[in-house]
Parts: sequence; structure tokens; C-alpha cells
Amino acid sequence: MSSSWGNSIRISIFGGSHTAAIGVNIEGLPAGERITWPEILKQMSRRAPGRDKTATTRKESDEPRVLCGLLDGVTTGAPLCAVIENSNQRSKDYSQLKVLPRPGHADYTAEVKYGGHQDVRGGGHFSGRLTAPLVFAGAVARQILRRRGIEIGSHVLKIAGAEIGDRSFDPVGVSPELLDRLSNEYFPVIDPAAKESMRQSIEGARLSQDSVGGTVECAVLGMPVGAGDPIFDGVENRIASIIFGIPAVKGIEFGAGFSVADMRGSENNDPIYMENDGSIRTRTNNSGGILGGIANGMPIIFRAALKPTPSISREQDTVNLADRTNAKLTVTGRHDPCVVPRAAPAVEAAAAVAVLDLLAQSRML
Ligand SMILES: Cc1cc2nc3c(=O)[nH]c(=O)nc-3n(C[C@H](O)[C@H](O)[C@H](O)COP(=O)(O)O)c2cc1C
Ligand SMILES: C=C(O[C@@H]1CC(C(=O)O)=C[C@@H](OP(=O)(O)O)[C@H]1O)C(=O)O
Repeated sequence: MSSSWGNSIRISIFGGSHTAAIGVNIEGLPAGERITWPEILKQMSRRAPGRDKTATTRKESDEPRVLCGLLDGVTTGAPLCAVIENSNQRSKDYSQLKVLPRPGHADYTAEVKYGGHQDVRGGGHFSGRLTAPLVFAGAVARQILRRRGIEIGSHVLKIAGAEIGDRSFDPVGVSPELLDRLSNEYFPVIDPAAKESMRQSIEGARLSQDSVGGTVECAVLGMPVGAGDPIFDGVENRIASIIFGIPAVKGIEFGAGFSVADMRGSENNDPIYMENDGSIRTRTNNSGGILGGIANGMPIIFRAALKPTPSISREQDTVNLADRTNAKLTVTGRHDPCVVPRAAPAVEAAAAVAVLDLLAQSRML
């Protein structure tokens, strides 16, 4: 399984949703970095399950335990390994799923690939729960980045079916204060008035035994000009690669994204100008802060699309893999009616790990 990621800062994520614990090993961190524990716990709790009606009812404290790599709260330079206990498994919910694979989940593909030896309980290694160790790694990375003037934040831009979505980041004017506020919130939104409509859409889906997806928009401020490489190791490549490590992500776009296909060069090109302080900026930011795979110093802005949660309690069509017949499935258990609010801190964490790796790779740390 390819559960390791990174060129210079390498993370390796282990465990399954119903095993004793899950965790992450982080290699390549600079030594001497103080890691503040309340900041770690804050990020973990933004993602933790069971906090409100938009989430699964499984409850986990998600307090990581560091095995090695930190001494008196400071990185030693050796691999940093942390584990997060699973304490609230209800594995009987999964007893039928090896024979009756859920539409939209990884049950069928895992059954074929691992010959029936995969752990199906709680989604096993495919579970959204595996974003907890990613959030831990991101919480470490973002503290190192903040010391270098880099801020990361995200918000829930859209929930399918909500009449009102959040407003987008101002691509040239997003402020560190806004990112700081968002990166402290559960279900972060720029415009608090948008949240109620999004909550109603999630609740409506839940009540009708269904689920909804949506979009998370993320911004990175302070990325130094020159970070990243052309062709295969660009900022877009690295961010996209790690963001697709978040279960349920089906799309990502940077800057103006798919709308560039409808623009003329005169509209899409971001005019370059000299700022009074001597820095070079662009008046618009359709590039999302990336040209030729390399950061141009403007905010890096991207959006990730998340699909509706596959496990819905409505009856669905599937097959019986034991007798190879068509069958019906009613999924039981505790599932998120929408994964998007809890995915937001995972998106930020993934961006933080990618940016730290890009800086290390470009020898800019
Ligand atoms: C934070 C988070 C929570 C999730 N919760 C659930 C869930 O409760 N039930 C479920 O079926 N899928 C959930 N998912 C999505 C599945 O894990 C995912 O769709 C599945 O592993 C298949 O992977 P894919 O959608 O990337 O192809 C969650 C994903 C995330 C990021
Ligand atoms: C536990 C978490 O989310 C889980 C993600 C998940 C899935 O299939 O992705 C399925 C559910 O697992 P279970 O059936 O064990 O409750 C969610 O609760 C978490 O995010 O920490």
C-alpha cells in the first residue's frame, strides 16, 4: 500500500479505523523546532468525529501520543512518531460488507486487490479516520511554517443543495488574520450567515437517508517566490498529490481553475506590477500563485471537491460476491451525512505538509 508521501519531509500513515490505533511517522523534520501541544490538540479536535449533527456519531478523543522525535516539546531531528487510539469501534456494522460491497466505498476494489484479506471494519485503511494522523502531521508542519511567515487556512465554500454558499477568498487580498480565524474553527466559513443554509442542506440529506458533498477552498500565504520545480515536482503537482490522499476528494483546481478554459489570454493573464515596498505582485491571481510549477509570491489558492459520503442508509443496488448475483444493500452504522466540514482541517494539514516538503526540497527551509 502506498501510505507514504513526500520527497524531503516524508510522512507514513498507518492503522485502520477499527485497529488498536492509527498513527503517523514523520521523517526529515528540522531539529530544534518547538511544537506547542495546545495547537496540536486544537487541530485534532477540529477534525474529530462526533462533535455535531453534521458528523458521524462515533466519538473519539483523538489525543495523539508521541512515541519519539520530540524532547521537551522540541523536535530532535529523528523521526517523529505519534499514535492515536481507536476507542469506540462498532465492528458489527461491517459484517455484511465483504460480501455486499457498498456503492461508492472501497469495499469492492479492496476485496479484489487484497484477495479478501483487507480489513473492512470502519473502512479499514481506506477510512476517513486516517485523516487524523494527517492532521497531526499538518499541525506539526504548520507551526514550523508559521515561524517562516507562512499561514494556511480554509473554509467550506459550498455544500451541495445549500441555497447560500460561502463567499470565496479575495485572491489578491486574503489576510493572515482571516486565515488565522478560520484555522481555529470547526466548520470554518468566511461569512457566518452562510453556515445555517449549509447545515440545513446536510440535515436535510441526513433525514432523507442520504448524504451531500461540497467544496473546501484553501489559501496559503507567504510562500516564498521560487519554491517548487517545473514539470513533475511543481507546487500544483505536490499539493494535488497529497490532497488526493484525503478519502472522498474527486477534484482539485488552482486559482481560476476550470474557468480558464473560458477565458481569453487578456483576461486570464495576471498583470504584474511593482509594489511601493519593491516587491513584485500581480493585480489579479488567476494563476493561484503558481507559474511553471513555481510559487510567484501571490497567495496560493486551491479548491478541493469532495463527493457525498458513500455510506447512506437508503437501500442501494449492489452484488453478492459470494454467489455472484445482483443484490440489495442497506448500510447501517454511524456515518457522516457530509464529510466536508471535517475534511477542511485535513485539507489544510495536507497543504501544510506539502508546503513544508516543497520548501525543504527547494532548500528554502
Ligand atoms: C473526514 C472524512 C470522514 C468520512 N466519513 C465517512 C463515513 O462516515 N462513511 C463513509 O462511507 N465514508 C466516509 N468518508 C469517505 C470514505 O472514506 C471514502 O469515500 C472511501 O474511502 C472511498 O474513497 P474515495 O471516495 O476517495 O474513492 C469520509 C471521508 C473523510 C475525509
Ligand atoms: C471515525 C471517523 O470517521 C469514520 C469514517 C468512515 C469512513 O468510511 O471513512 C466511517 C465511519 O466509521 P465507523 O463506522 O467506525 O463509525 C466514520 O465514523 C473519523 O473520522 O475519526
